[in-house]
Amino acid sequence: MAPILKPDLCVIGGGSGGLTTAAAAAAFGVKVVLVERGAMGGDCLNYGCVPSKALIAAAKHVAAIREAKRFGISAGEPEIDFAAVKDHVRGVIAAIAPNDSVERFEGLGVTVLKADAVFVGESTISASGQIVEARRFVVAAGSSPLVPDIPGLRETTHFTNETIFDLRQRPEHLVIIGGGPIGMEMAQAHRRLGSRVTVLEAGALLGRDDPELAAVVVETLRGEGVALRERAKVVAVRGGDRGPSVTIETDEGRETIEASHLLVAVGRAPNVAGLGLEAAGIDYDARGIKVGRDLRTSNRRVYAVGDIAGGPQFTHVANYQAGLVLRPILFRLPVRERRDHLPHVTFTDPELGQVGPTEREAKAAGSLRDVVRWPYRENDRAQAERRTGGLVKLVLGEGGRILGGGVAGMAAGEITNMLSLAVGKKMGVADLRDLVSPYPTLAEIGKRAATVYYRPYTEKPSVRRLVGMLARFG
Ligand SMILES: Cc1cc2nc3c(=O)[nH]c(=O)nc-3n(C[C@H](O)[C@H](O)[C@H](O)COP(=O)(O)OP(=O)(O)OC[C@H]3O[C@@H](n4cnc5c(N)ncnc54)[C@H](O)[C@@H]3O)c2cc1C
Ligand SMILES: NC(=O)c1ccc[n+]([C@@H]2O[C@H](COP(=O)([O-])OP(=O)(O)OC[C@H]3O[C@@H](n4cnc5c(N)ncnc54)[C@H](O)[C@@H]3O)[C@@H](O)[C@H]2O)c1
Repeated sequence: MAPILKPDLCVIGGGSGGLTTAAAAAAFGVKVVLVERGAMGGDCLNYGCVPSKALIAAAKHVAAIREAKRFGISAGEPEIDFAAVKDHVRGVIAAIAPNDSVERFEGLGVTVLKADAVFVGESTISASGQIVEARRFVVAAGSSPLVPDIPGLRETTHFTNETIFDLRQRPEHLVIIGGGPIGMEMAQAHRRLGSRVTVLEAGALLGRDDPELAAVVVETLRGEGVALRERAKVVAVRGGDRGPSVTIETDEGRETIEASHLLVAVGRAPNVAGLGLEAAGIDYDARGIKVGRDLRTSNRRVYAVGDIAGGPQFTHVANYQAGLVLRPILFRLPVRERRDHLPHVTFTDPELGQVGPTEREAKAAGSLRDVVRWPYRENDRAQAERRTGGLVKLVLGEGGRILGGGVAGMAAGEITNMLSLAVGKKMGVADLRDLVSPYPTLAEIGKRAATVYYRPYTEKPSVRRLVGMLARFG
């Protein structure tokens, strides 16, 4: 029997949240044990952000070739080798994997156990038989694709984000259940790569986002030939020789859609099962491990970060939370998580970015005072790139404070960075107006939206009178 390991910190899960926690703690000389049962890098590297963005990048090249004519360049219809596209996706994962590898983490001084962690006591886990007693724990065990209780679904061959990237033959007709970020990103990428694609969404497509901004993406996908069905309730799924068939109910009645492949993308379930949380006195529910604003669980020695902690499920949120829990763990400093400044971006083309509350959310909270917009078509760079669809929206509170902002359009994710800074630092609309933005850049649209706020001021008769009067003095 191996001797008991007694580190200062034990991290469960080697994905975005766990790796950030372990690397940063080890950098301060803390003894860390990291337990990972699957592939190092977790969902983001292996089945999430990285493969999806690599596939999207390939699909963008197809679109660029098709659009080249508008720039006076003729390239013909692109030839797509679907298996080679998947090799490219694997290649991107392989290029990033060393950063998340066991070797790198051991080099940082972390003890990595490739094992299944189970709590067997309040401050003890068993990692496939190896006992680890730690002063503090961070649970970063992530989430898994949710497979809803639709009659016939479990018995029918279907894909999730954990398997779709391994598919080497182009699907003839990909039917996707779920029109959230996974569904919409995958829909556009597969359509551009030559598949027929149908998205079945129970509610509204990209329903967590501002509807005015989401519409920019939805209309683009529709224009590219993705069949989009909103308010479509999937009532049955059946397997067949030629592929699955999906029966839906809409306002127009019942309809059965024949697919060659089926992708399920209806959200995530936290990986709480099998962690032995009861043995450690850690409370959880269907959303995940329950944490306070200090990310501490009902067991004061244990913190939870990332997808398993029940909050927004993004890599940058897992990283942010990892940074927060290190303060009490390493320095015994109090922390309080903020969520009002957390951004998210859906990497369709055009992209859709949001930080802080949407217009609807700010209105419901009673904090909305104004909304200002600026369209891409008024931006010179967007004109040069011939990418004039989309807009930026600033959600303003009392005194012009920037509560939130959203962007739909080319490079919206990059522009969202600027809005993130403004919201995070509680800036006012004057801060954006006064920004000197290099010309011609797309990010200028943020500044231009801010100037819209001051337009009524320039039109005020009293201000105009004053300017006119001062002009007389030479
Ligand atoms: C298709 C897709 C695309 C996405 N795109 C983006 C994006 O563009 N941007 C973005 O910000 N987010 C994106 N996300 C979300 C992002 O991947 C997750 O929010 C992020 O990976 C969460 O990190 P985590 O550390 O909480 O969990 P994970 O990265 O999933 O890591 C959890 C790890 O814990 C391990 N584990 C679980 N239980 C145990 C146990 N008992 N013992 C040992 N190990 C265990 C798992 O094997 C896993 O490796 C995407 C997700 C998907 C599915
Ligand atoms: N670019 C990014 O940052 C990115 C990309 C992909 C995924 N993610 C993360 O992964 C998480 C999971 O993504 P997701 O798209 O699976 O989940 P989601 O919860 O964001 O969206 C799922 C969609 O499926 C719909 N739905 C649920 N049940 C349904 C049913 N039975 N039939 C039809 N539609 C149904 C919902 O109404 C919702 O619109 C996201 O919340 C996000 O945090 C992020």
